Amino acid sequence: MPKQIRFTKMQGAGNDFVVLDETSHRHGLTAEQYRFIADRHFGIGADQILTVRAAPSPEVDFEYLIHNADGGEVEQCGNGARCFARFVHDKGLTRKDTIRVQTMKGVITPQLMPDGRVTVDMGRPRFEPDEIPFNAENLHALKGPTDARRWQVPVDYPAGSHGSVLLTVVSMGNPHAVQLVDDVGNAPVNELGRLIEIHERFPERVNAGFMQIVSRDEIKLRVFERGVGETLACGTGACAAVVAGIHLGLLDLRVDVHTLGGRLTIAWSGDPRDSVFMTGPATTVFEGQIEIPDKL
Ligand SMILES: N[C@@H](CCC[C@H](N)C(=O)O)C(=O)O
Repeated sequence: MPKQIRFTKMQGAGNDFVVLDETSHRHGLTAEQYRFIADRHFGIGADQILTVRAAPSPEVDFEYLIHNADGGEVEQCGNGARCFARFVHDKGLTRKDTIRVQTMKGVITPQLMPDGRVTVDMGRPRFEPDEIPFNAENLHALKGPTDARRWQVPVDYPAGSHGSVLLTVVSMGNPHAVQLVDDVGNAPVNELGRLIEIHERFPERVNAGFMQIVSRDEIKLRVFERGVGETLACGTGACAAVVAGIHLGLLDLRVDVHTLGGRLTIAWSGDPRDSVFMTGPATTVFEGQIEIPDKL
């Protein structure tokens, strides 16, 4: 039987979400059904689908699941975390302003701020290659990483030309590969992002960030997201880019990130044992009900 599902459409800096409440009842959706919901022509349309569940343990307040537009479940979503916090608060599911949330890769802590923005303790960044799994057999394809955190990755362009890009790899729970560009407005985000996302060096695929340094406390960023394509903003991508920039000595410890959909502020001490903090907007757009076919 087709399912009737109530949903809330939200966005954070233009990264848009369908939020589903499974605190009292599970919808049991398949990957195809998530893909249908995210479809901008046949479904509701979203970059990600966020599912809110009751706390799996007394240490946290909720559980948070994330599915990309391609239907795949992923570990983390920063802009989604802010929308998640706004959702559980506005729906009266909690009265707390600081909320502990279990995700696939650890606990994050969003906090609703008096100005309406949300600050999220995103946990610590990780640089170790084993955080971003790669297949040792692929190593022959490398010119050799300059260190464990920077990988020179060869790329074969569809037009037949060859090149390589220098990527700083950072995990925020989910994998990111960040490169520096001079002019992000003219960067080949779609062409190159698509190749990096599925590059053999990243068997789990990767989010590809393109960062233009404007000053020590300001960057412009575009991200080709794994499982989606280019989005108007990527919260974990912003965290990863700033961590990469601080690690490379190019950025101060608090940075405004200008995305296509708005501004995020990222703060990190520079110590890999410390959390990254992300602040940005979280907005409800509309609510509704959708019929989800059984067979797609
Ligand atoms: N939009 C997100 C990231 C969502 C997941 C990502 N596409 C992945 O596959 O890891 C964000 O705001 O962080």
